[in-house]
Amino acid sequence: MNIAIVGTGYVGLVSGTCFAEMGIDVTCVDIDQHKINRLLQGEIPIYEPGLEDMVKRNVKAGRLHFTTDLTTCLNNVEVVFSAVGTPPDEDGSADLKYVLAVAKTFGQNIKKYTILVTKSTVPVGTAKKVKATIQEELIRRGEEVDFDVASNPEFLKEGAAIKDFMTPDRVVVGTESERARKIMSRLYKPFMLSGERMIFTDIPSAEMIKYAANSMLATRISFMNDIANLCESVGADVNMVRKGIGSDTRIGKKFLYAGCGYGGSCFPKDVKALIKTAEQNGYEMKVLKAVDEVNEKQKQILFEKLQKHYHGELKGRTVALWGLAFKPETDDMREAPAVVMIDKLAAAGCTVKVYDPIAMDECRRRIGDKIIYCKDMYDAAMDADVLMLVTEWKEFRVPDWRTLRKIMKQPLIFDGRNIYDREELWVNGFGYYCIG
Ligand SMILES: NC(=O)C1=CN([C@@H]2O[C@H](COP(=O)(O)OP(=O)(O)OC[C@H]3O[C@@H](n4cnc5c(N)ncnc54)[C@H](O)[C@@H]3O)[C@@H](O)[C@H]2O)C=CC1
Ligand SMILES: O=C(O)[C@H]1O[C@H](OP(=O)(O)OP(=O)(O)OC[C@H]2O[C@@H](n3ccc(=O)[nH]c3=O)[C@H](O)[C@@H]2O)[C@H](O)[C@@H](O)[C@@H]1O
Repeated sequence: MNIAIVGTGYVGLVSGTCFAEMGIDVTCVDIDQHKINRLLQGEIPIYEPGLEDMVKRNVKAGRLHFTTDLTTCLNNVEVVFSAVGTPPDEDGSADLKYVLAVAKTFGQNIKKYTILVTKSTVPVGTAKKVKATIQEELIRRGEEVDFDVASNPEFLKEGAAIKDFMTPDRVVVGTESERARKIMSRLYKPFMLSGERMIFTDIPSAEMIKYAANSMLATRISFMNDIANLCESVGADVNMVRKGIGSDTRIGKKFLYAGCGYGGSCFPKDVKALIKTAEQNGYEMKVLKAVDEVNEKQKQILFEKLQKHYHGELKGRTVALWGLAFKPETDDMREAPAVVMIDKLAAAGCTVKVYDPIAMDECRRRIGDKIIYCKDMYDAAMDADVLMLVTEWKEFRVPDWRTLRKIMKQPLIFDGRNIYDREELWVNGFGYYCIG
């Protein structure tokens, strides 16, 4: 089976490579010539554990190809996945220009029955627009070519993307066509241990499932952050509360970790986009508005704690930040809490020293030289008044407290992900703040 994946970002490159791993012939297409050149030279433009080896293996086997030319490869494929970006527009709604551009090229060039599957996260109603765009192009060409559209939202997490794609909890496909349904079943069969994990729905429901899933997860996090902040006021410990509620099987243990806010390319944008979709349909998503508001505040919480500790006297302090990526095991800094922290600290006149195992180049690209990039975690902590843990990379979990105590100007730690043990820190002579 031959397929094309348009957009070779976190979703497109991972999906394409995983399909190739299952023996499918995959052409990955991107308009970014530089990205495609790098891929052709064997360089992986993003950091995702395990991806590089898998890409190389499948390229070598002749099953994974890279090109900027969607037009030509359309002749040879049965299915085209669109995994291009859907960044937020100024008003928070999803910008569909890339998705519709792919639909246009598809409509201008297909010669035989092909399915266009939208994998990008898109608001309800997008498939209709995609279909209309293709039909318009076919009318313009004066030709009739059979095609179908389908919605196949992606649920992978960055940092665990390959495992999530290879062994998905479920695969959701929205389609109105029996023919498309059969082809999609064949395509995903190798990923199904039992047939139950493939869920077929109508198209609007598939589009909505994606936003509802991300919004539910974001809600759990903001809820726990709210609880954590209250725990501080009433003398409760949010970690104990998390264990206490998470052991109720109706609630479950996952995604209950309080911290300095959720970031990434998806939760913030998808929550905002769903609020917007509701607004456009005359409905107010009150819960989600609060989820978003709590998160915006939560990203500032470490800064507020620091300000309180120093009674507002932050000018001239040196602050070490451990972790820049929005979560461990990725180089992605989109909407990362570290970005908010750096802006606030710099505006308050602090010197900011940073270290992240993977995201240093990405940070340089985004933030430039207003901060000091350090060669390792201890270099960042050297002469710092305070150390802030923003991303819980494994290597930060068991630091050498004695060394840290020696090299820091003051032994003070703000733990934005609650990974350290309060008593251990006190025994080692550190001042310690966490979340909740
Ligand atoms: N990053 C993630 O973990 C997840 C993202 N998603 C969704 O998947 C979509 C893609 O996300 P990412 O992979 O993170 O985006 P990304 O920004 O990493 O990659 C998008 C790629 O599409 C390319 N592109 C844009 N227009 C194009 C066109 N007309 N033809 C060919 N290529 C084009 C861009 O050059 C870029 O390389 C978004 O809708 C996102 O919400 C869904 C699940 C997980
Ligand atoms: O649509 C998407 O792009 C993806 O968004 C999230 O995946 P991702 O953003 O890669 O990462 P998560 O592991 O979900 O973490 C998101 C943010 O929430 C934070 N988080 C997560 C879990 C938790 O308990 N507490 C918490 O603060 C993380 O630190 C991170 O900043 C979803 O988990 C994926 O299912 C979805 O496909």
